[in-house]
Amino acid sequence: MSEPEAAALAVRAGATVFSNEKSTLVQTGPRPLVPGASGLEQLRRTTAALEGAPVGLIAAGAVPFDLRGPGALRLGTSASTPGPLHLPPATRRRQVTVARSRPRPAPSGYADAVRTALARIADGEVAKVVLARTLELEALDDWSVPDLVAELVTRNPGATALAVPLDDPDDPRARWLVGASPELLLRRRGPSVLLRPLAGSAPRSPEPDEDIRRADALLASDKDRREHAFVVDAIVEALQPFCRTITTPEPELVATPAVWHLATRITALLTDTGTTSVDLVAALHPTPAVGGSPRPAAMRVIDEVEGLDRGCYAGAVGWQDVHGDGEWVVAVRCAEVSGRRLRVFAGAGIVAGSDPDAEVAETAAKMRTVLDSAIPR
Ligand SMILES: C=C(O[C@@H]1C=C(C(=O)O)C=C[C@H]1O)C(=O)O
Repeated sequence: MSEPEAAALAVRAGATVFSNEKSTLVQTGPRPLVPGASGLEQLRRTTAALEGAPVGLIAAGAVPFDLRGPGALRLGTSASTPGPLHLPPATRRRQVTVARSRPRPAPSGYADAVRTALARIADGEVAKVVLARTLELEALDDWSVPDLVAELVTRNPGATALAVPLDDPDDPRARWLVGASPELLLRRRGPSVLLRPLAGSAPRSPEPDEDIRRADALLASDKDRREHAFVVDAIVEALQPFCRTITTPEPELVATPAVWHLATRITALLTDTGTTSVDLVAALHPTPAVGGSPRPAAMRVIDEVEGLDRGCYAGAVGWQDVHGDGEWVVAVRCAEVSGRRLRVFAGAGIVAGSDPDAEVAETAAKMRTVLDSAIPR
């Protein structure tokens, strides 16, 4: 059996998977949890849990948006193959039928929440806050996690497609986090660290001239550049204690099939190579790309205004190996799946000058990433 065939088989059998255009990483087997009652504790104990372990053992999974909540980082054997995951289309099941679809809150309720956030920004309590909403789909049959992730891989070549068990992966009722994240929180390889935060977004248009017009407008938008700068500034501040050089070029445009983003490709060199990928995740997460600025005020506003339990949505998902190297993406363009239920999440950054209706449209565009894979048109 070839390596890609083995990876496909592992995914069908319920592996944890991260797939991007360069490689596919699967984690298989019993996968016990990294010890720790919270996501933060799991991050703090990951490096020690891997110490002395055979090469090939990794910690992989998700930590929640709010690191005080329970994490889903698991220890297990990994295998990496070059190139994206390939599940032969012929092995994919027929499409599931959606019986019910329920937005929570309703789009008008979300627009109201954005207005509340704008009032709190105007009061000076917070400068940026990211508010999310959900769409809950109930299908007639169980969703297939492998089929979802295969479709996400095919449709989002520039992203990291992922499937991570939030409960015991051997439990057929387990909740899984699936998605295609375009946002690299960090990659650590030896002393080199690469980050590519996204913030400031515009929905794509199917009409090419309009699509380019929206991209140009995003790049020139003062509101979106401010929204983006909160993220880069917070990342640089969090990296400083760990790094001897940090390079931050000007923001550039990146596109997913659904959305334009402002992105900054930040590179840094660690001062001490004992700093592992999870040390950096614990220091950086949640960035203002998914939380806000200043962080404590933003967390309070989200808690009071959003009305959702984000769980691992807007968390950090990824893996670390026995050398302390690892790669973590921000859990956006994601959904929680269990049985017949699929809960799609999307959020948007609110700053002074944000328009509530535009934020409804932006979150709807972000939801398309998962929806187009769940319910191919
Ligand atoms: C919060 C999400 O995305 C984040 C918010 C963005 C923004 O507000 O412009 C852009 C990319 C992500 O960092 C999401 O997709 O749910």
